[in-house]
Amino acid sequence: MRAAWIDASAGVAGDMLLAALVDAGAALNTVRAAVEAVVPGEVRLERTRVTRAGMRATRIDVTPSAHDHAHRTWRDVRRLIERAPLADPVRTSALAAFARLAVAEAHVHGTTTEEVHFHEVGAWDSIADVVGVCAALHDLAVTDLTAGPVALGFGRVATAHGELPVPAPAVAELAAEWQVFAGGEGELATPTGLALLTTLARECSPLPHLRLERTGVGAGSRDTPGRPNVTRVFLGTPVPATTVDAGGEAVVLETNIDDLDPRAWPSVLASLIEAGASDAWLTPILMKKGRPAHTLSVLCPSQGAEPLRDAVFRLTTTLGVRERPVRKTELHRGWTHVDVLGDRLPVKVGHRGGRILQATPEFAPAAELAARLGLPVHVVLAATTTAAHRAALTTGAPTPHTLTPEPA
Ligand SMILES: O=C([S-])c1cc(C(=O)S)c[n+]([C@@H]2O[C@H](COP(=O)(O)O)[C@@H](O)[C@H]2O)c1
Ligand code: NI
Repeated sequence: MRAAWIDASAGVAGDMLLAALVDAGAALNTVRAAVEAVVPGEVRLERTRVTRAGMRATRIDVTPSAHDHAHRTWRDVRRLIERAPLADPVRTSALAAFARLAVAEAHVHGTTTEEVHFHEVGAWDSIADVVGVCAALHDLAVTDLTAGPVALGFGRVATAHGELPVPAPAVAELAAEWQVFAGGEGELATPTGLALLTTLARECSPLPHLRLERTGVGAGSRDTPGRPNVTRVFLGTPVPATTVDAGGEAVVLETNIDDLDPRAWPSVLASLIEAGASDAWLTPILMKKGRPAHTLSVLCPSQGAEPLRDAVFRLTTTLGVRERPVRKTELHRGWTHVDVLGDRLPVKVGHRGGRILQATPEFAPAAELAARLGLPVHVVLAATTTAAHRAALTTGAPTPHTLTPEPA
């Protein structure tokens, strides 16, 4: 499996993305053949090496053989792509990107998708950009594409519709649900670039965990001093999730309480765990006026905090809850069984980067075995832990791959 991530933090256009993919290793002749299959004899694709604000980049110039002022409908473009001898994934992606462009343009111009007339975005060069990008991704065998937030620019731009505000209306439409920011003056993202990115990328995310193979830098037409006008592509092999730390954004809810019947606390803590807290605990404190009291702390995932805020108010006498964000790093967990003292006991195992670091016997079965053998429970727990660690050190068992995953 090969993954690619698009850095559109300086903007994106169809030709910039195509150039970045070619710079990352996509074969230009393969891209040319795909474009030629859709619009035979209509465009030439040339590669040049350029600099943008002092940075090396690849530029792909798409030159129509005749001056192209055609107003094509989505139906025209769809027919061209459908009839072309393209690899199936290339055709499917190109149709999907153009369909998204058609829906956005139709919405902006107040017409139907079938009737919408493309001006610049239906010209040969946009068709070449769309088909070329899909062919380049296919050539690079990219199976998982993601992209970061996109710079859209600000100001005004001259188009076939006249002077438009930036982001242009079609860009604004295509950017829905994506993370965007201005990033600089001028049109930094074009409709074709954004249609490709938002159709083909699975999600907007930071650079994923990759074993990086190559990067590609694709130049835009303008060279703006002080701001490299480029789209970049990072290409690599995804690093399996089990070698990346688990965890994530969490919050700790806290409140100081001096007036709850102390006999209620065990059930409060149990109810908070039941309501979804990762942990809940009490710290004895001395409060104002010398009152003995407790701080109640509740650790929970950021997304699941609301039911727990509610539970704290419902289950205790507090009038307020404070909270702070925390970042959790967790070991990956799984289960294994070890042979100990003539029985087979379950052990919870924590691993990181392919190494087993913790082995914790499940208490209840260990206590049961201790009772059966007439041994103190701590002796059975120690024997089980030792057996688990010994097994982890012995080649082959248990490894993170032989564990039973923890239920989600
Ligand atoms: O062609 C059309 S219909 C068109 C619509 C819009 C709207 O925002 S609506 C904007 N534009 C401008 O044309 C060029 C095309 O760039 P591509 O890279 O997408 O080919 C760009 O300046 C758009 O803002 C065209
Ligand atoms: Ni338009």
